Amino acid sequence: MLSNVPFDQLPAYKKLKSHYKNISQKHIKTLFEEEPERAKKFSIRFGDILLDYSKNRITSRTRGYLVQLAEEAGLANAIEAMFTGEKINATEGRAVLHTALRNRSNEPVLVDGKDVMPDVNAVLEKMKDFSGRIRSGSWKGYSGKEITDLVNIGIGGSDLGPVMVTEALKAYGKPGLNVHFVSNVDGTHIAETVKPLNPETTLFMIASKTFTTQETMANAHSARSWFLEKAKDEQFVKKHFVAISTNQTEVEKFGIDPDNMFGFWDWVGGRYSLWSAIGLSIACFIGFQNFEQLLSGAHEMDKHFRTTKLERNIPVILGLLGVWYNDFFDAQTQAILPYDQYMHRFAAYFQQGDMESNGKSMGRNGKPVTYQTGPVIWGEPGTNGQHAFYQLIHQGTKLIPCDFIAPAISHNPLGEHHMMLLSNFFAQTEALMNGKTDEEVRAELKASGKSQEEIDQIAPFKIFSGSRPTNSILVKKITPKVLGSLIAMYEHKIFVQGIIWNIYSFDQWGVELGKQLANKIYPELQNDWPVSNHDSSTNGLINQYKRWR
Ligand SMILES: O=P(O)(O)OC[C@H]1O[C@@H](O)[C@H](O)[C@@H](O)[C@@H]1O
Repeated sequence: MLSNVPFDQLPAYKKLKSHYKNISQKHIKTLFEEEPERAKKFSIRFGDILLDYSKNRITSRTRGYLVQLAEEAGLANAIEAMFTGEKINATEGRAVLHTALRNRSNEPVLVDGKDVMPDVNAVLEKMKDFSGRIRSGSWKGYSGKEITDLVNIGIGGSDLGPVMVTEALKAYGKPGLNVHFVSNVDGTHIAETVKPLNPETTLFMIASKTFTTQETMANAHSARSWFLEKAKDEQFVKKHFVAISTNQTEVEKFGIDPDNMFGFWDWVGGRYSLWSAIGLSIACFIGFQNFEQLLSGAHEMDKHFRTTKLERNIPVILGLLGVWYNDFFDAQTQAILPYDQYMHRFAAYFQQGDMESNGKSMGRNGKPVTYQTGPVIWGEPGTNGQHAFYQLIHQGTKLIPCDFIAPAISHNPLGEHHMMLLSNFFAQTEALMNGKTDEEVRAELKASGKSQEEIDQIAPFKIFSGSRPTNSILVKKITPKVLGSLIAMYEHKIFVQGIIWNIYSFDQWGVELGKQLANKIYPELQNDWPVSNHDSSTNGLINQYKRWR
């Protein structure tokens, strides 16, 4: 059982409130002057990952209070409850066991008294066999040709993970084997994706936990029609369509051979499912061995999270820092900024991971929370972001805690590119911390030959307050293993915050209302009669649409 005490009633909350008053006026630069060895004190090394969180508005005392907060929130028990298959997703009555999917130790994990590992391993074996056949060319299409193009049709958790990972690990992709992703119900997505493809060499993976998601089913049916236009014979569907789902009945109804179905279980949340059969496109693209490395990296992070004391525990520290800014500094967003072009979907992936998990306002005690919960997650790769939105991070009125992520070794060491990229990575966190004082600005302007009048006019605009908090996550190289650890690190960070905020992180009821209303409106669009049963805005918009279409 998870505890259910509102976070603002925990004793450490009050301590942090008054501690905040002392520390909030202190510049991070001053903290470094007072403690020149901060970097050592506030960094954690984990294999090929180094987290340096010293450029934050914290002291050892802050960390102590934050750790106390985690203890009082019952974090240690909650972690055990998750790993041991307790039904901590109480509103759906389910266990939360994405960690079992990557449990390389193979130690039993029980759900309702049954070890899930044999089933997990059986699906992994099936994925190994299938991905091997696709990659070797022994899986043939209906006309005897090898598969060259895989199209994953899914949305949300059945899309974002595979998209992000296949992009992040593109350097490991098999030449000649292309992966495509169709998610949007906008017909443009499927139409543009299949346009250059040949049905003889294309295989569709219909990925849906429920196999009832409107977008995915619409796209799957359109894919089937596109395929049959050329293939003609329904019998060929089984060579070109596989399903990834927990719902065998619906899979069979669609006409996919159960032999071509890759299962998973209700204890895998959609946004935590890339480790399951949902990762089939990943396994095909980077090869099963690399997929296993991805799992291993995540498993290493799981062990770290489960066994390391809280003040040396990477996801715990990241989670607590997020709480510190979210609830004491009133920061509303959190930026994730990878200095790695391959990681360009990483922030988008964790938009779902974080915002669907912790975008809740009802406490586990059934009462609305009286404090802020999940932040808005956003970000783009550096250095692109620097030339777009960093202005606001440096000089805007909002406090935006940022995670900077970069690999020391590039997969494309082209001339000096990587050194240039990394000089920006290092410079940005330094600049955000130090800022630029009035004095420094004036000295600079003077040196550039400006008159006193010009200096007085322009100086105020060139001042940077600094003291803007960042975490630096420097990794050796983005390998499948390192990526696995990074993803698991953020997953657990989200978990830590959900526990502290006393909310349920593993349901997503907030997605339902829009779906229900769309289902109600859909039949109203199938005729040309004006509607009058909604509010005047919705009626007006629907009727204008009917006049224009
Ligand atoms: O995999 P399914 O069942 O098609 O669901 C896709 C997505 O559907 C959304 O409605 C859910 O909010 C997501 O969590 C989920 O990942």
